[in-house]
Amino acid sequence: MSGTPTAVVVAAALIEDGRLLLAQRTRPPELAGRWELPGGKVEPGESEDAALARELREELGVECSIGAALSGDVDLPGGLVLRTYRATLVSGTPAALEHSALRWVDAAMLSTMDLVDADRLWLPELREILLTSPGRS
Ligand SMILES: Nc1nc2c([nH]c(=O)n2[C@H]2C[C@H](O)[C@@H](COP(=O)(O)OP(=O)(O)OP(=O)(O)O)O2)c(=O)[nH]1
Repeated sequence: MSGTPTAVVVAAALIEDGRLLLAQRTRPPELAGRWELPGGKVEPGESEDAALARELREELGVECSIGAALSGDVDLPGGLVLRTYRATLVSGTPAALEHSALRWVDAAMLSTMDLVDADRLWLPELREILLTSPGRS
């Protein structure tokens, strides 16, 4: 007997010059206006790395290198599971192609942002990464 396979949503902790890129959602209504890590659903037959690189290309217009996963997964409604990977820019400048806005935040600013609930699991780890990343000179 096979159940419905769990679908994975991959999201990026994209860090550049000691700051993290957050994106403001436009949909669904209950999430519109709130900030998330860019990403999306893994398609059948696609690896998580490839899915995340594709989503970042589609949503931000950039090429990225995908690194290690952050600790832990978050169960989302509808049998989805959310997983976050570190990412770095290879080429391009992020643009809000599918979001209403983008914002680069440092550790202090991250704490003030209205993040979607699911992503709050990673706040301590993201703050730690930002505080130990090489900053802007
Ligand atoms: N991309 C992304 N989705 C998130 C985050 N946190 C969170 O709860 N979600 C939820 C919102 C959605 O219910 C689900 C999938 O997000 P999505 O709408 O970006 O995925 P997608 O582009 O592949 O979706 P779609 O075109 O099929 O609607 O994950 C996050 O940080 N990033």
